[in-house]
Amino acid sequence: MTETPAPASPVPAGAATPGSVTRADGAVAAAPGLLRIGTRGSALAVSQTTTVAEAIARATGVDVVLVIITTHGDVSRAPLAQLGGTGVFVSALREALVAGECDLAVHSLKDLPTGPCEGITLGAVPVRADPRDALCARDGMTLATLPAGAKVGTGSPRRAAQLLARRPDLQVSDIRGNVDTRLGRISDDLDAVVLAAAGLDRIGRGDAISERFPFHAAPPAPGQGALAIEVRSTDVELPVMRRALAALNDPWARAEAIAERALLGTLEAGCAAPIGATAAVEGGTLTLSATVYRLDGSEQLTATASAPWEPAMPDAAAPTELGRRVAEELLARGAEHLAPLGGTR
Ligand SMILES: NCc1[nH]cc(CCC(=O)O)c1CC(=O)O
Repeated sequence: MTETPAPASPVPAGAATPGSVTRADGAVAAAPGLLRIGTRGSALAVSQTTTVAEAIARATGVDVVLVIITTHGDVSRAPLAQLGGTGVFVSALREALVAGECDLAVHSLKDLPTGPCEGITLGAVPVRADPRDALCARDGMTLATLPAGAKVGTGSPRRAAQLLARRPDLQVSDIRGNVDTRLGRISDDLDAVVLAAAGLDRIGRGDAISERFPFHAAPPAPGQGALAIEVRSTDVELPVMRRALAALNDPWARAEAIAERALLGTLEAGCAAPIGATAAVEGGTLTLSATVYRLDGSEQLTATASAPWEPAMPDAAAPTELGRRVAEELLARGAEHLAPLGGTR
């Protein structure tokens, strides 16, 4: 009898018995057969981390526990642009990881500062959710049907500039708070808010979306819709960690996110900079397009470039070089004169 080879599977084979997924109230000691996954405590963060934890438990058979870490970004109600820019949601999770209070940390990739972090490795970028921005308006209105002078809430200078570029008559006001708080403002004192579609989809509030903005009209924040799974650099080669990260990582999402982040890094821009970017792989080509806005939306600058890239034979440096190339073109064309790029890092 001849052996039939197992069919090739795009998904690594799961463990015979999935591990359990639980949520801890306080600190959890390291233990064999247990992975502790650090997360912010918001509904959105817990929902996306639970999905990651379930995938790890399936792929490895080990038990996974969610450890909730409170970050400065969760506690403060100051406008996002004044919170010290990039990293407000991230540092507490990274500190917990380095201190050994958890073994993996799950971040929204767009919240990560662009520079490397001592002792920490980007272990995986999972399959990306919808990267687009979403308009959530009263009475199901779209950007085209909002009345003249309508009030739209967003805490993001990029979203404000993009709204004003398309509808200069709108009154854009700064809002903060978690997704439910922001949605609560609709009909209360605002006609609409703009949020990431990914966040709404992840917490089951996709019903609140009246329009998903097209990429060309409102390119999202670099990395939007993607998650970043960080681990201690000393742990990446552990067999259980290798299996977990291989099961989680999506090479396409990773290449796109890295290109978008390299752009931001070269521009030395923070997460509050008015920059939209969108990268996509199609037929062996990675294309990155980015737009920098004047804060009032009255002017914008777009650059686009492509590079060969395939998941089967990834040129590891290609996404980074592409991001750098597009950023350099924007700088050469005067991006710094259009907007404060690094002001809120
Ligand atoms: N800056 C806040 C933030 N960071 C990540 C998300 C959710 C979307 C995502 O995962 O990219 C949001 C909310 C928003 O932009 O509406």
